[in-house]
Amino acid sequence: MSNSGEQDDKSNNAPVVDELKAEKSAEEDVLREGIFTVHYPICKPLLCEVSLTPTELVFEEYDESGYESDCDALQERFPIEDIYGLHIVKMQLEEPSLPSVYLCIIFYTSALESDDNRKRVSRILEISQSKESYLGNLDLAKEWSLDFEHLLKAKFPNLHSAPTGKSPSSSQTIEDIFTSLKTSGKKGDEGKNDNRCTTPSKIDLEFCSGTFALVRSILFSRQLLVIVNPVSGQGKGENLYKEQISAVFEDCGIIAHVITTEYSGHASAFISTANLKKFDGIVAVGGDGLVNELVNGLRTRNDSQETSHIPLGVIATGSGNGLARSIAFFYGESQGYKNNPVLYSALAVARGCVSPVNLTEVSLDGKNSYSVLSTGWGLVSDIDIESEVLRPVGEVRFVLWSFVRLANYRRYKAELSYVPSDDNGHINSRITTNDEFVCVYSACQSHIGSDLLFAREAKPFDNTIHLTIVPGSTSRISAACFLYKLMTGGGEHVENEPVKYIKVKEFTIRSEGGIQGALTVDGEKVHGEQITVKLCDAPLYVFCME
Ligand SMILES: Nc1ncnc2c1ncn2[C@@H]1O[C@H](COP(=O)(O)OP(=O)(O)OP(=O)(O)O)[C@@H](O)[C@H]1O
Repeated sequence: MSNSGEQDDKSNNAPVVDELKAEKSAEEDVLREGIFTVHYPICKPLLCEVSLTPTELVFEEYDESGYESDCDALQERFPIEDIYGLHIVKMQLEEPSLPSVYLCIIFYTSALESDDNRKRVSRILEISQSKESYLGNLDLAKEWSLDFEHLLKAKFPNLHSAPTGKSPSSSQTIEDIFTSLKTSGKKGDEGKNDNRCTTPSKIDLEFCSGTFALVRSILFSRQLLVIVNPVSGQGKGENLYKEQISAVFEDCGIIAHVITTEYSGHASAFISTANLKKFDGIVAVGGDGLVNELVNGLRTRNDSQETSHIPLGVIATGSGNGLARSIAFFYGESQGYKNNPVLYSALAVARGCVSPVNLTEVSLDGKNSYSVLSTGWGLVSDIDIESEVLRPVGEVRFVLWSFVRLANYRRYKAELSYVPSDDNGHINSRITTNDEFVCVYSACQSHIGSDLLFAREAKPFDNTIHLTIVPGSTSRISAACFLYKLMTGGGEHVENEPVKYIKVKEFTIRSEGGIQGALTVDGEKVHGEQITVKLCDAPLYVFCME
């Protein structure tokens, strides 16, 4: 703040660096640079040279003598793709003589860490190059913001590819936002009558004990409908939302409308009639069961043609989280997900890229529904359902119950028929067998749980049902090997004789008098004599990292 005078002559529009620095800039392909006072959450503000390259934002402590900083000087480099929030903030008690504009940049990054864990880092650039004109400073903030926007858009081409043709992110561009800030009148009136102007948030509380107030969140700000399942996982869904996820959303400029479910089926009932017009996306804070409810609710609506295109976010607070894990696996972010599934999936929602994902249509004794992940019968489903009694221990319940189930080994009789497809998606003729089975399990995704790699070849939208058959001839030892490899391996469980792995377009299990053993759709138990699972033409659209 006190540096506004000095900075005037050093703005990015003016020749702020000496020849030496200009050379260095050219070498590093600097797109934009300037000298700013940078405010930090806890330490004192620092005068920094801030430069933007196509890949990084670099903060370098600036020596006012004009020479390059010594080697002890602070230097921080943040990858552009680690920017998740961009906000205009202002002084709460602004002195008229200081028409500064503050640009708050929020990163979720591992750039300052020695490990791969992403941490929240915020930096506030004080833009006071124009000594008298708030609007002049706003213009400069806009120039920087537009550069961030262009770089991020170039980096993430899926960002605006929602199939409705409507952007999944804000319908306003940064240009619109700055125009509205300028036309909103004199300094201090910014954002009035504007429903995207969020209330002062954590951002200002965190900086300098409430010295700053949020004016506008820009850059991919969205309105999301968030459905929280409080009993998901170990019953921590609601707390995780309040303590971690909401803070990430606030950082990223997301306006969340939160509904907490009160009973099983609530999410489905609510979403089947809710007014969804103003939302850019719907977020499930829970497991695959909650996603299943939301998809089924959305697809029973009268306007389902439109609503089935609304992107869905999946924040992994369930005990399985197969869908969230599969999406992360496909986009090569397995480690990021494993380090912190909740943070990773919240950031994927905030990033706002959209990926199509296969769904299946399930017909159970003639009653139709949709499955987002898996349909199973026998051993694996038995373990999933029966281990519910161990839910408080988390995902390890699957391992523990495997011992119980193997000690009491079961085979079930039914007719299984399926329509195989080859690697090019060509359909072969239907095969039908009437036999005993230990397990039949199918998924459209790679993972059926956070640590359960089921079909390593599976891609989110490969138009394939990946079917694994464990025939009745499988010995208890072989079944133990199958389970061990499923729970620990890289997908080798299907290489265990006589287990079969087949790509299919549809399959049916039928047993007169009722299918014995646990039959599950997305991990939830169902009952019936005949179940048919086939690929659904209209995919689901899910928020992802890129
Ligand atoms: N408030 C609630 N009370 C009781 N059950 C609920 C409530 N909200 C949702 N449910 C049900 O809880 C079940 C499990 O939910 P969810 O999938 O979110 O968590 P999970 O089972 O821990 O995760 P996963 O399915 O990934 O293993 C779903 O069938 C859902 O219908």
